[in-house]
Amino acid sequence: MTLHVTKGHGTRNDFVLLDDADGAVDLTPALVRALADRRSGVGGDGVIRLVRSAAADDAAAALAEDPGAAWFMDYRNADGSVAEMCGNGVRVVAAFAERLGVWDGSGELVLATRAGVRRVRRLPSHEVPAEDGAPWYEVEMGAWDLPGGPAAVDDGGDAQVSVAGLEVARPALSVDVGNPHTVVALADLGSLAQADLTRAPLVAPAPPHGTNVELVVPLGEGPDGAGRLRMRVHERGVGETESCGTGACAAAVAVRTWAGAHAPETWWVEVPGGTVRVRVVGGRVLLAGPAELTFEADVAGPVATR
Ligand SMILES: N[C@H](CCC[C@H](N)C(=O)O)C(=O)O
Repeated sequence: MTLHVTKGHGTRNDFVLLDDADGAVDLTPALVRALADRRSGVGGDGVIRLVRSAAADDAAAALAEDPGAAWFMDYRNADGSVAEMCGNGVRVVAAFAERLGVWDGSGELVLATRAGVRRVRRLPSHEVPAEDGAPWYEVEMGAWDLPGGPAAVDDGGDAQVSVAGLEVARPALSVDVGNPHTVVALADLGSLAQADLTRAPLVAPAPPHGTNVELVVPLGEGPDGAGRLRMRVHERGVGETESCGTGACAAAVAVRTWAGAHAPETWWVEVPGGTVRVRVVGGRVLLAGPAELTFEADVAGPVATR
């Protein structure tokens, strides 16, 4: 089989992208793992297939929400598992859609995902905060929720997280932003650096569908009045990644919840792969950040052994 693959990343959360307009590629978990493998494959934190929604069974709910969601983002984690949503991935898909000519970069790209419809706009250059030249996109990431409810807010959390190499004193807060997250605050940047994320943190009670774990250190408010925080993440189905868009949203929601009613609406979230901007507007969250396409190639594989 020959596939035309494109590599792209958002703050170094990287993906193997497949242009599969008519839904012809049978993207099995085994093929995802083979493509995502950083030694024997192309390499990526995830694999994303861009399909016409009309050719994607899992797009039905989003299409019912907005018939204009003509394209479906089929996101898969590197281990082959399916996830509902990928915040960095949506931005990279927007850049991919521009390259493919399915979107001209103006107005909004309305994408169907397993978590519903996501709307993306390209930021005009004067709004792009970074100087590295990569285009920035803002995604309307939809509603956020605290599955632990008001009790979790009162108690500061609804879960306990244990991380190798670290004493975690505080409770963790479960946050849903279309996919599940567990956010825990650490005492300082030294602890953040010390955490061993080569193994999945243990979360109790165990979330029924797994979870993405964010370790965060709030850094106060900057001169622009926005909040700042730094985080590392262990992603469900992947492991530690250099960035997680939905994780940045969950982290901002959690830190804002802990900080109380007067906390900023806007948060700069520093991740190992760069910085993204999260805006928590009432019960909804928006994510802005860069997206870059780096390579593309036709790959034939798996190669038959002689
Ligand atoms: N591992 C996540 C999906 C990818 C999320 C992350 N790459 C992002 O940018 O949001 C999960 O299983 O829910």
